[in-house]
Amino acid sequence: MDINNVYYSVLLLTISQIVHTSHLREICEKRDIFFEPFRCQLYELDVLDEPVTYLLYDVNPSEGFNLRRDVYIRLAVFVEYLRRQRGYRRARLVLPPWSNLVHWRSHNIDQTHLFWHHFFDLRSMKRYTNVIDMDEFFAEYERLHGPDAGVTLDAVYKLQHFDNMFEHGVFVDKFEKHVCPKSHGYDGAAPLPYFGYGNFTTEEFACLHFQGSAMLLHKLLEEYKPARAQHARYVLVLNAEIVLHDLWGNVDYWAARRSMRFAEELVEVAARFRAEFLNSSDQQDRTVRPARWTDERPHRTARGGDYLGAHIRRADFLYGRDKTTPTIQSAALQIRAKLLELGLKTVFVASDCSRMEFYNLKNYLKRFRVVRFVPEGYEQRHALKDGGIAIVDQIVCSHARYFIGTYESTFTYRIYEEREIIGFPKDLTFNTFCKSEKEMNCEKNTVWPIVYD
Ligand SMILES: C[C@@H]1O[C@H](OP(=O)(O)OP(=O)(O)OC[C@H]2O[C@@H](n3cnc4c(=O)[nH]c(N)nc43)[C@H](O)[C@@H]2O)[C@@H](O)[C@H](O)[C@@H]1O
Repeated sequence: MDINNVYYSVLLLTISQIVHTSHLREICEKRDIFFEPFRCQLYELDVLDEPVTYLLYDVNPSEGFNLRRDVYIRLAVFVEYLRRQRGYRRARLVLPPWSNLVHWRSHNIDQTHLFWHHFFDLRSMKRYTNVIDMDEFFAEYERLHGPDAGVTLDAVYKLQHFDNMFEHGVFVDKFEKHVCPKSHGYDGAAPLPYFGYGNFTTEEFACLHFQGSAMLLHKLLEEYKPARAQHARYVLVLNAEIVLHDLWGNVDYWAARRSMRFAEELVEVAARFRAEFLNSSDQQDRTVRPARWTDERPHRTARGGDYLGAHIRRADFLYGRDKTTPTIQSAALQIRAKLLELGLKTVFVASDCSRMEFYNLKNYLKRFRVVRFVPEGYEQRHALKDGGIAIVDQIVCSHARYFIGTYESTFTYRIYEEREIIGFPKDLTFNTFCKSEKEMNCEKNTVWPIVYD
């Protein structure tokens, strides 16, 4: 055998071992070891050889903002896992814009195609994994394919539950293609009706029965991998709410969740409101957070402002969940009892209630201050949008001394989580309104405490 061939084989073998050390990515990102330059350069070259996988997704249109945030976490944790797998180390998650959600009722303002950076601190989210807003995606697509090119996806997978999720009494992770029902089909003639842009088309549109966690998407991507090598692969998963968490409430969940900090402008609006109407500030309330979520450490020393925070979910909950949703009078009596017990005089109310319901609530709580966030005028409402107003409500509830929320509302769950991150004692957070003030032992929301590495 030619000595050069032996030399090259040994070199390649050595390189591949160096490059595939399991924690090399972390090492190279931190750049904190002395042999880093050589190994990391090889690693980067090896990664650059892989295609960029753009994972786009969307959620059933009827789902609300906070359920969508939960779906995001499932996919962010998945993409972070995927980026450690060979062939996917350049995977990126593309965030679906927010457009006219069913719960957004301000029809006199434009609420279409709102990017995530309108509501969230994207820089903070990117410290968890590689996520990009849709405008960034368009810019990248244009860079790769030239201007004016419509977006051609490689595949769209529309997910649907299996009819029988428990075959022989067991739930196993699986997926299978099936013929798309007429209402779901896509004949390829017109642009795809997703995201409302009119410039998306696809090479393939498949309907899939799917059950299992986000990790099953890795198998799906592998099984339907294109035969020919590509520089970039574009995959859209529809009805991504069907994909389950791998492990809900574990360290990965909380890391992704902590990275989802709100946009600075919204935090400022909430801070001004707290200062002006609730005499509340982070220093005083012991709710100061490190500038980066990655520097957060476990503690339960937050005190919160001198007010009680209440999330009272109304609207569709009055119909769909009438057995667990209290009347306004009963909610008021439960708030009153707690205010007296805690010696507080003020309640901040976050709610999707009508003006009349709020008026009634105030009347039932005459001896107390009942405060609610209302934008200063049309301009501020226009800038914040309904989603921003809801976030200000959540931030203010997250800084209250004590919080009570609505049974089985993801809006409430996200406030619980925010308070866990801020560091409140659990008993000041995980509280739920009962259907009636006379019920002491009604069913409560589950307690999912924060966990750190
Ligand atoms: C019954 C189910 O309920 C699920 O809702 P649930 O988990 O409470 O929570 P979300 O998924 O956030 O949907 C409820 C939406 O209603 C508005 N909303 C609710 N409470 C408040 C509040 O206190 N303040 C403000 N400003 N807005 C509020 C807001 O737009 C919010 O995103 C939905 O996701 C499902 O689609 C379905 O409707």
